[in-house]
Amino acid sequence: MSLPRWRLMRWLSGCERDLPEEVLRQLVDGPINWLPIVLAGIGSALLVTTALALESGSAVWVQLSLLQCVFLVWRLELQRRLRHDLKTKREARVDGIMLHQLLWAASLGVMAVAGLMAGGAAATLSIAVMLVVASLCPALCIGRPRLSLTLVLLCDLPLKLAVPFQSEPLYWVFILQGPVFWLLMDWFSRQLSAQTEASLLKSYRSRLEADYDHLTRLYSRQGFYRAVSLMRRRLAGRVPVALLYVDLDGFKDVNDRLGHEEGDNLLIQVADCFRDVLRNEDLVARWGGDEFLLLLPGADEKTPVVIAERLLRAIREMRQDDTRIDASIGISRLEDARDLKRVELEKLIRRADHALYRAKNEGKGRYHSAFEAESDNA
Ligand SMILES: Nc1nc2c(ncn2[C@@H]2O[C@H](COP(=O)(O)OP(=O)(O)OP(=O)(O)O)[C@@H](O)[C@H]2O)c(=O)[nH]1
Repeated sequence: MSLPRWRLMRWLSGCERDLPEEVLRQLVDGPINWLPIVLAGIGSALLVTTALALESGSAVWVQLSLLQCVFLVWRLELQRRLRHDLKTKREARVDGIMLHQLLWAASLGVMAVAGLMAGGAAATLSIAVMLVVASLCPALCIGRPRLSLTLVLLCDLPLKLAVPFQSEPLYWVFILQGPVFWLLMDWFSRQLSAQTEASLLKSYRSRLEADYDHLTRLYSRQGFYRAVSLMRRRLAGRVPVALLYVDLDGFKDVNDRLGHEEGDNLLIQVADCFRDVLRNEDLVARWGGDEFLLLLPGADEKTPVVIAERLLRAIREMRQDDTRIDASIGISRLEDARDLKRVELEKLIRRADHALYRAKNEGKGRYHSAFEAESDNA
């Protein structure tokens, strides 16, 4: 589910909070959007209003019952569009669903007022349904306390405003209970939200930690597999892809001569060099000590060779003092990146690894393409 775009919905969802977008998206995609819960709520209101319409024959209850039917059909249509958008665009907007939630909550407020005016069983049933929904708002809107309080107020405020017009002396209880109920619901919602936010942030950070190499901030193996899978699922059509398996030559010598710290600095420089040479959509991972994988989506047959030459030049320019550093590169290609499921990706990596082995055997400081019979010397 994507973040809301309308200003009001963004404010109600707290989108200005200093949280990663991934965490905000998880909070926006909370239980209040889950269809079975929504159907249970609308179903209860529909049942009560229909039963009261049949029993009393009153036009008010008939209209309120029809209104619930409209909310049911509207929500089912939103669900159909949501599924369609998720399938075709991999994204679905939440604004329409939020508008539905706000208006439905207001309809429960109106239903409770109608019940209060009618008295007897109508009051008991309609106020009970409204109060159950209002009490569930903090849990349903977990992570979105503003939305929760707004829904509580839309459900409950009309009833509280109607109470003073009743002749019962008990109305003071209603008037005093209102603010206490709203404040408690708001407090409950903020507590739940703070806990949820903290645990989502924690799992987000630990995943980030596992997905990136701590030294170079390139992808780790796990992060690379995850990023490739995400890329593959976002592809709309056929796109070729190239993989470059880069292994530094003589890196052990750098460590031995200049020390491990200088070796680390050199690895960081190599990572920066990849970032300079490659495009944003290319995926780069540190595969092992001085080994790197570079995945280039959209690369035609010539591109990986051009990139390999550029990389070899840039890495050679990094040589410091009399310490020689160079690299060997193995290249493999696949015609359709949509085929890059885990097994295919591993095959592609193996092919690039074999090509790298050839480049090393042929004297290092060069690239070799797995899709070409002849070795290419840079
Ligand atoms: N500084 C540093 N060194 C590392 C790190 N991880 C692995 N290494 C070292 O990197 C070296 C990699 O070994 P090799 O690939 O055999 O070394 P090489 O000299 O590049 O050998 P060739 O690839 O055959 O040219 C080993 O000496 C590891 O100890 C690291 O995070 N930092």
